[in-house]
Amino acid sequence: MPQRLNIADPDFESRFSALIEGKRDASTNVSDRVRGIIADVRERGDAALLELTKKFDHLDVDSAEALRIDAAEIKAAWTNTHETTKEALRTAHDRIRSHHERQRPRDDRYTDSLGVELGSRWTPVETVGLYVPGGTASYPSSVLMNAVPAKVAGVKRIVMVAPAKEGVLNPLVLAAAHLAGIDEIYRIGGAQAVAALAYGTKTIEPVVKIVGPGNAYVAEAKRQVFGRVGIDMIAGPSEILVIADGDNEPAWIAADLLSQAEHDTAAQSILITDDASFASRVETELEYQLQNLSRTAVARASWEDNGAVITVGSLINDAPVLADRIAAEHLEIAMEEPEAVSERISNAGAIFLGRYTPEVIGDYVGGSNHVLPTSRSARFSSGLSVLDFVKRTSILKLGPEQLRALAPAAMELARIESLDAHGRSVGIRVNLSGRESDNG
Ligand SMILES: NC(=O)c1ccc[n+]([C@@H]2O[C@H](COP(=O)([O-])OP(=O)(O)OC[C@H]3O[C@@H](n4cnc5c(N)ncnc54)[C@H](O)[C@@H]3O)[C@@H](O)[C@H]2O)c1
Ligand SMILES: N[C@H](CO)Cc1c[nH]c[nH+]1
Ligand SMILES: [Zn+2]
Repeated sequence: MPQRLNIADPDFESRFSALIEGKRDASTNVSDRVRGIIADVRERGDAALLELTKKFDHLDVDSAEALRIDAAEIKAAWTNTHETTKEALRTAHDRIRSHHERQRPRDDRYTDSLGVELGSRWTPVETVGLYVPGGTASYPSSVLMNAVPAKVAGVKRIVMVAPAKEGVLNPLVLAAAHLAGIDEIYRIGGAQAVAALAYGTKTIEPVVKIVGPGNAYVAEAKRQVFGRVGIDMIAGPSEILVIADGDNEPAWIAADLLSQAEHDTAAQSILITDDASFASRVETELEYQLQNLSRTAVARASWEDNGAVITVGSLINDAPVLADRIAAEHLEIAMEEPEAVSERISNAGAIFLGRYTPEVIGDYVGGSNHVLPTSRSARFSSGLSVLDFVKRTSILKLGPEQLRALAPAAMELARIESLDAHGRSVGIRVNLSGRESDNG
């Protein structure tokens, strides 16, 4: 059974802390396993990649070149897609693109009161690896969520990886890639795919940044290669927090909780409500709906092991405090006036307002990105956006006058840091010796 917590209970704090803290961090077991996989790919390259792909995805090919999907297969996947599905993919693609186009940052250049020119210039990351999950389900929508902002940002080389579970890659993943204009695709997944993207192998050129969601192994692998390459964020097993009053339809809220539970046994769904009898009706409804899912076992394990129902005295006062501590990937506020609660919350990957904005719309066609921070990382990071695919270079330009004006302060700072060449680099241009800026 999911946990039932009541904010008024004396043991609430300890149970709530246990629910949110640590429990969902990568276990030592996962970290060690991932470390071993990364070291293996680093050391043995393609040979390790082939072995690990056979072991974890049961795809047995005899050369690493065969892991790359050829252009004809990608095109055929799109051609063979049913028109209704094509239309849905196009709707999602176009809405994601128009939303992300608004995120493109602009170069900035100005001259300050001293006459110094300052600016910022944005350039795309040269090469990125997009991780598209596919271990237990396949995610054509995640192809679009990853690829569209990369394209909008102008990234030159975009490499996509997706595991081919039991050796088969869902053609709709390829169809979505075709729609988004991605042509370098490898059927590899897990920590071994992340390692191959970060360190490169004979067959796969390394990238400089890796983005995209995945299970605990993928999230941990991204964390471990960070520094060698950039990463977007920790986007691991899905999470949903629903804040709902008793005026909601229990079946709607139950479906919302299950929508994320069905992703992964490690997913987490939490309900906060001020109405205990509503909470019971949601639980009953959820039990009923659980029986009719194609992924019942996954959703049940997630709900029973990680799910929670929390009753509070006041939604407006108590829920925001708890929500900020949970820092959920997705936060749904199913209330008549959701903004009043929303404006009190700052830690959430994405917020869905009102009774008619199920989180699932954000997964597919809302236009915002569904690659979002999990495991409480919404306290310090944001969902995938065009900004993940660009970097900012600052620009400075001074003439002799400006350098003369700023030299004494610069040279003084060089002096207090005992960095003589720094001081000389400025002073030599304006005929000031380090001594002249010396107080003593
Ligand atoms: N946060 C987000 O934005 C977001 C978006 C979409 C999906 N998701 C999440 O992505 C995840 C998808 O998970 P998935 O498993 O279906 O696909 P996945 O592609 O993330 O993982 C599959 C890979 O995991 C590796 N793996 C599995 N068991 C292993 C083991 N015991 N040891 C070492 N490696 C192992 C294998 O290499 C396999 O290829 C789910 O957790 C889902 O909730 C998150
Ligand atoms: N809810 C997932 C992010 O946690 C994204 C997704 C893809 N397909 C369905 N849902
Ligand atoms: Zn989802």
